[in-house]
Amino acid sequence: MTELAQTPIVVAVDGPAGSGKSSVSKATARRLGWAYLDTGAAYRALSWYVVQRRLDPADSAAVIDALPDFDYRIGTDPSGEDPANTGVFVGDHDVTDAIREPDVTAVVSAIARVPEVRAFLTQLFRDIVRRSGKPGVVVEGRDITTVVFPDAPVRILLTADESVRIARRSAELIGHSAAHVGEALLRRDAADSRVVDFMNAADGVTTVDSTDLDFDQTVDAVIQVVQKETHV
Ligand SMILES: Nc1ncnc2c1ncn2[C@@H]1O[C@H](COP(=O)(O)OP(=O)(O)O)[C@@H](O)[C@H]1O
Ligand SMILES: Nc1ccn([C@@H]2O[C@H](COP(=O)(O)OP(=O)(O)O)[C@@H](O)[C@H]2O)c(=O)n1
Repeated sequence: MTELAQTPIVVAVDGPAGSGKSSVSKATARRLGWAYLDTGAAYRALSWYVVQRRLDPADSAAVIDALPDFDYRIGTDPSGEDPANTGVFVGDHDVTDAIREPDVTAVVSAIARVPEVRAFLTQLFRDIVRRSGKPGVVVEGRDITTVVFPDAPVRILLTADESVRIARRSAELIGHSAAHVGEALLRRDAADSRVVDFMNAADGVTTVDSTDLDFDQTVDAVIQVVQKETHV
């Protein structure tokens, strides 16, 4: 990764689980030739690490003690064409798939509510963006428009109705009942909402509601906001 003299343009995207943040942000970055940063992956990877070390995810002090040894790396190439810049790693472990497993998903909110964890990862995200080597970065998560990059030139809240979000996530998790997936998604959103408000657009944030849009239409809607705000 090279460091550009200029800070990249940041497109900040927040929203609830299953609204399309990861997939839509990645496709947007690919179309623009920019980098893409999935911040939820870091919260998930830290959760994986805590479980792996047999720590109690509810023990904030133990989680904070683990932070200095958390050796995290994530690729920011949305095209997948640069193998050296794709995937999610903790040390030598490729955790790209493991962090999506329901056992990791179940503990991530407990880890994400620890303020020291949030401060540590926020700093990490700003460093990754600064070193992306691209003119712009699409960054998605829960607190990107409000905490991580509140001054970003483009700030979007990507939403979709609850039933649509559950149906999308259920379609991804083969072998898990829709009722169970729905219940877990709503429980996680409720827990996460106590830490960050990602259900209501903050001042200056544009809402893109994908309930009645297909995937390509949603990417088009996001690109339109980017073009309007940055003239790229
Ligand atoms: N507008 C859309 N229409 C249909 N499916 C979508 C749309 N946006 C996203 N998806 C699909 O919904 C699923 C969840 O999207 P994802 O990007 O993982 O959401 P999030 O990162 O917000 O949890 C993915 O399988 C994705 O391809
Ligand atoms: N910027 C962020 C991103 C994720 N998270 C946490 O990380 C978890 C996983 O994020 P994610 O983006 O992978 O979740 P999905 O919405 O894709 O299911 C969330 O449930 C939050 O607890 C956060 O607190 N702040």
